[in-house]
Amino acid sequence: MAAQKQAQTRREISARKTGGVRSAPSQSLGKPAEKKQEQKKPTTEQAPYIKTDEINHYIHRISRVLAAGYPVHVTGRAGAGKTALAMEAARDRGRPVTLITGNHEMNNEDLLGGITGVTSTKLVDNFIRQVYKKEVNIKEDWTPGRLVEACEKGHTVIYDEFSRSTAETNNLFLSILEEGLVPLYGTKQKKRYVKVHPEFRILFTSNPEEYAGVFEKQDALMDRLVTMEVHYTQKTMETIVQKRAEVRHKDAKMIWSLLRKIKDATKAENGFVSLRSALMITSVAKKANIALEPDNKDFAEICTDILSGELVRFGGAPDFQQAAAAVRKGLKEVQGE
Ligand SMILES: Nc1ncnc2c1ncn2[C@@H]1O[C@H](COP(=O)(O)OP(=O)(O)OP(=O)(O)O)[C@@H](O)[C@H]1O
Repeated sequence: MAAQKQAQTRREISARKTGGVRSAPSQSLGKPAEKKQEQKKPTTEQAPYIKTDEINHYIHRISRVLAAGYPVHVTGRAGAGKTALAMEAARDRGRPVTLITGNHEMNNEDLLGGITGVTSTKLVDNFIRQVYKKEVNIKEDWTPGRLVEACEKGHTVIYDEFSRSTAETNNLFLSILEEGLVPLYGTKQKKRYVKVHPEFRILFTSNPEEYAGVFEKQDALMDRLVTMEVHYTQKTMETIVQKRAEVRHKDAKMIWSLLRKIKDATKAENGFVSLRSALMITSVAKKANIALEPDNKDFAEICTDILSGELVRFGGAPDFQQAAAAVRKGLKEVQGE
């Protein structure tokens, strides 16, 4: 009877506690503020990716190097279209694509995985009411990082803005590229490394003109990459804006002319003339049903809103007031064209 009661009162409590011992590895591997967000979506899921002969040729050159097993480093100024191009070349391989965004806080745990919590199993024996025995078994829960999965399963990885990560973090890629192994150091795993799948490929992107947050790129890593610069011709830039925003060619031309005129007049850095700004202006105007006319008051306001901050950022104006004046001047100049 006593034994029966003992059996009845014996309880096993399993409790899964998350977020316990160490922080969960980032899902997006993005900047800290973005850590909980979904990974950056490929461009074609948000909007069509426009291909011209020039873009197809870039993709062809990148694919040729990747096919031979070498990593490609796509470089170019801000908003040149590096990430979108790398995404498209990666997708062309027909393998799953994993995007990693570099930042100075990213560490090996983000890439390799970490302890995301503990599972504890508690055995409570309260046969005698006041005296009870408790056994607790704690097992750490391991979540592998996305780089490990990508290497194991042969994904195409895009390591965007890799130069923003520390040299220490980027050292990991040396072993992947050189030895074909992902070292699991510091991860408390029994396995010491994971073998890289033969279909694994990696594309790096970076912006050489970046002013802040860029760490010295390591020569050892750079030695192993085939670096290609993205610098589209004016024709390609106009076609991207025209087709993606579905505007007239004349309108796309006017936007580029406006950006260039403002840049030349203010001596802003090259990054000011970017695809991103051109696409923003056309998309906002289109969405608001505003004619893309430089003498249209609302269109002028959109240009001022979008370009003033950029002009300050790229050193073309000391403050927003002077930047707005430079944008208005640029709009006047393109009116007659
Ligand atoms: N061929 C294309 N078709 C359609 N949109 C494009 C194309 N190329 C680039 N874009 C768009 O232009 C914008 C800038 O491109 P992207 O983000 O690739 O530039 P980037 O060089 O990586 O910029 P950054 O250095 O600032 O990260 C994005 O909105 C992207 O979707």
